[in-house]
Amino acid sequence: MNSTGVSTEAALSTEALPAEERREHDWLAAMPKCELHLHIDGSLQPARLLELAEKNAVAIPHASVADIERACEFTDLQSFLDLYYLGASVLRTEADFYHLMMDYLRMCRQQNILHAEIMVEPQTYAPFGVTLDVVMRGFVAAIDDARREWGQSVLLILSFLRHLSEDSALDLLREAQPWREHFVAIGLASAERDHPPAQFRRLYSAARELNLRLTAHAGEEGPPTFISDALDVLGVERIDHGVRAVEEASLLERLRQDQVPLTVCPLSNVRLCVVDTLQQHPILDLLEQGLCVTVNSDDPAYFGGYLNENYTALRSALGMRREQALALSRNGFHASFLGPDQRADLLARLDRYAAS
Ligand SMILES: Nc1ncnc2[nH]cnc12
Ligand SMILES: [Zn+2]
Repeated sequence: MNSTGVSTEAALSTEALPAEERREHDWLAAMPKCELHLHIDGSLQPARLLELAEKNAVAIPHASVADIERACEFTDLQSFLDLYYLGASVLRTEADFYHLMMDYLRMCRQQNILHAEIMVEPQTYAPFGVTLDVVMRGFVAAIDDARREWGQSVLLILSFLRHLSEDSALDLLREAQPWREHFVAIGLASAERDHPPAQFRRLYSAARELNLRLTAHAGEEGPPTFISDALDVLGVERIDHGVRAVEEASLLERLRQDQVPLTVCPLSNVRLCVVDTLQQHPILDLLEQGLCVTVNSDDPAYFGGYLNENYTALRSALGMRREQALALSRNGFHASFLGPDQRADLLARLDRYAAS
């Protein structure tokens, strides 16, 4: 059992549920979905992590899957990031990056995630001598295979680490130019406390010049002013997390008026103690107030579930109704960085599902 109150096994299986709940969970699982907030390193499953640590001779202080699962008792964002960066340190070769991406894309297929916008964080691997070319060759090969084999739709977000300097971010943005066509947007992640959006003003302005779309984590652990600064100083189009907006009525009203998408991650918020329990999560209240909220998994290997488990947990904890689930999924497609034709195509698939 984890701190969400949902064991990973139970979250992944509906067998123990009463028949009606099982039917609703199956309906949610089959619903066409979109994931906009997923750190690829956060999809590294413990078994794969251990296998890669051994293959690449990386010493880690965990000997078994159970050991890693025990380490997933987080008290805040930083306590999670310590394990997350340790996990990512075992990735070293092009094949490692291929398999990491392919494992997640297979999960997309299984969970009816028709479109995924995936954060890639090359600064994480650089201290181990892993080059951007190694990382990108592996990721792009997996995406090409998934697109060819089952038509998976994927866009990549070049995500920068805010605990590192803006100069280091600008260096990476320059280094990434040969891979420009593979990125739709930039993002900003890692430790939010003590790293306000304004520290990355030049980065966002350079990315805008390159016609990249803009998003950033804000209002996960940081205060509501980080959300308004991300909008006003960085010029982002959507906010990753943003749940601390509930503390500031005028900000909520602005987000509603301007229909700024929030990529909310319910299970993550419980695991990282952003909210105390899922029952207290504000996502459905925000939806009912007319905000453009979406459901996402953030780091599924560490937080007890992928996208379907986030949707079904909202059903179990908050009694989410079918029309609310459809509205959340629709918001996801609307808030995506897809072009209009592809977005319309995927929304039509969701509409057909709703009518079936
Ligand atoms: N929830 C999160 N917040 C900030 N940075 C992250 N990197 C991976 N997961 C994150
Ligand atoms: Zn995140």
